[in-house]
Amino acid sequence: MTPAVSTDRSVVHARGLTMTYGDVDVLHGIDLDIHRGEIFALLGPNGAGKTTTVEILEGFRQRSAGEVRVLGADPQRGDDAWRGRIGLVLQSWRDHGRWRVAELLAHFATYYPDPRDPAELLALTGLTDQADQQVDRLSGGRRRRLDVALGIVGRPELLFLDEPTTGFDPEARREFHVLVERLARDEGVTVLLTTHDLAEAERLADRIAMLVSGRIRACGTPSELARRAAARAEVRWTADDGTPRRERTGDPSRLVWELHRDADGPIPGLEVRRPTLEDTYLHMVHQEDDDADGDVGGEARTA
Ligand SMILES: Nc1ncnc2c1ncn2[C@@H]1O[C@H](COP(=O)(O)OP(=O)(O)OP(=O)(O)O)[C@@H](O)[C@H]1O
Repeated sequence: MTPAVSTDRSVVHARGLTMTYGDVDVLHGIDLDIHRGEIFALLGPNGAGKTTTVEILEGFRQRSAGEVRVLGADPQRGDDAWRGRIGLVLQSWRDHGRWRVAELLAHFATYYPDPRDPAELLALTGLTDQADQQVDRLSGGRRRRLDVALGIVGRPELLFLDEPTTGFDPEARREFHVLVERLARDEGVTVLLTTHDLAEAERLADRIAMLVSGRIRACGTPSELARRAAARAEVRWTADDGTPRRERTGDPSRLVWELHRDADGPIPGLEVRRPTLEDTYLHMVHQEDDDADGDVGGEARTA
């Protein structure tokens, strides 16, 4: 198959993506558009269908129905040239524990027509000092960075990161985020990240799709999602008799204006808490299985 070169800005395009395991529906017709150079997070709780989605996009799983194009080709028919344009962060070092870090990178580089220079990769992933270290002696965080180095050695246009920072300490996580941002901002790599870590999605992603029970319940930039949330602002204040009060409202300025109007002077303890991304997420995760309720741009189509 000749790889179709995708000239449009859509790197991932899915319509009505459906997956059924036996008689269990796991993905219920997902629509997705991921654009060139963006960091896109698929966020959802355990069992939401994130890995299933990603494995279908990577060409490792056959979908039950729907239309999917990744870099212009159907992943089920992706050939070696197409695979070479995709970076997968696999835990391949497990089979190469005795290799030295630089040696392993140099070895994987031989699989690609235009690989990155292993020394440059070591610097990019912060592993220069570990170049001569045996792979199975690396810490968990450094191993994961090596996974990323192996994932990008072939200069992929699209990088899949499936829950990449599970088990990282805060510093390793921050360094990893800087690395992913650098790949996207400086090198134009498109990144599809799956995570159930809200802070990670908020910190890294240009856009987030919230996948819950096999449906995309909301999609947008982190601030759009927080703003357009069905979750409402919370106004807190202390009443005249000294009791703390709180009220949820879609129109907090009106409530504050009313409180001022009714008060003799300043309102003690006044606080307005805007809905956060976490409010939206928890709302999506906990709401009843009702498509219409609180669906915020439920198809991940547009920026
Ligand atoms: N091979 C399979 N056969 C049957 N059911 C499967 C298979 N793989 C996954 N599932 C089911 O599909 C659903 C979605 O799983 P998936 O691994 O895609 O979710 P996830 O969002 O990646 O979850 P997690 O965050 O826990 O990794 C789950 O209910 C899971 O049990």
